[in-house]
Amino acid sequence: MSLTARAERGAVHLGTLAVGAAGPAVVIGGTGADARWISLRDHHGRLPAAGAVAGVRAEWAGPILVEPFSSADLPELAAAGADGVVVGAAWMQDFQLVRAVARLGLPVVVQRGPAATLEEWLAIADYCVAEGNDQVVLCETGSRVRAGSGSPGGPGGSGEEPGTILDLALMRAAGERSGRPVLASLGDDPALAAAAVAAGADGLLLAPHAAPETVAAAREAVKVVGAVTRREDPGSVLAARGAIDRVDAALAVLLERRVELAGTIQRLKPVGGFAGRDVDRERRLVAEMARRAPTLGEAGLAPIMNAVIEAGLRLAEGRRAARRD
Ligand SMILES: C=C(O[C@@H]1C=C(C(=O)O)C=C[C@H]1O)C(=O)O
Repeated sequence: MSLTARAERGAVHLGTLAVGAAGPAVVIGGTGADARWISLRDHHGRLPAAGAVAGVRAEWAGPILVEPFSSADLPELAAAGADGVVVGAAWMQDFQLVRAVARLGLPVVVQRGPAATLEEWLAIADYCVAEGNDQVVLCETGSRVRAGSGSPGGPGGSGEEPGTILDLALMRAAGERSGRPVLASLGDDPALAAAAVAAGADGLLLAPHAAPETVAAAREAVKVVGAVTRREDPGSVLAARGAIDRVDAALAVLLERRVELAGTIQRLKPVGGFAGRDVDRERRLVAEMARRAPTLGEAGLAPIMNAVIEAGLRLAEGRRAARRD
């Protein structure tokens, strides 16, 4: 599916947080994320739903999702102010539970069971629609693999126990086939955050108590990779500024890298700095860039790249002077 077609997909609103369509990719997980979630399954049903939601609500005003332990938790969830329900991977084919969850009317995040096929996974979304609930997000949590071959920090993967391998191709296919937002579940390990966003994830689901560093690393990947791979279509000044901030974050990463590389060249060239300026090379790189930036074109790019190149040369000369002192 092309980027344009993706932009036509519908977003699902988890409280105030829009997931999918033409918005930014989101992070759901621990402190610092765009949304928090609680797994009552992790507590084996011993944690009352209402108290769990109230506990997070006391410190977090944003969206809260809850993974119920059983259908007994459901009546409390809506009343407690949950913004969405997670159908855990282990529960995916409990059709009664799925139906009951869908009937709550809250958005539903359907995790793929570890052995479920794409068809079986998408069928669960259809169950929700059949109950009158179209607010469905699909979440890839990984397939079970034999001992030792899973992702160590990934969901359920210890590296020794049977682990899980995140199937990003399946996640992407689920998004394309259904037109629904898709999430990738990364547990406590942000290593695949960039890959997941590049593969089309509309968001990342981290462990409910993911470390702040994990959340920060996932947010950074979402921002920088999303700026390059997602075409956003903001509808307000605030949203457009958010999108520009993400592009600027990616630009900053690349400018920093470029200035280092240009500095390396100054040390390697026989004549470095402004004295070794190569106008032909500069013209050629601007022409090459214009192929990817046709709106700016060579005329628009030339002064920008001149400023970038001169900033690099000034820095390189400053460093060379400092080395001589
Ligand atoms: C980096 C070089 O030195 C200078 C800086 C350039 C740049 O920043 O891209 C390009 C050409 C030169 O004027 C180079 O020769 O490639």
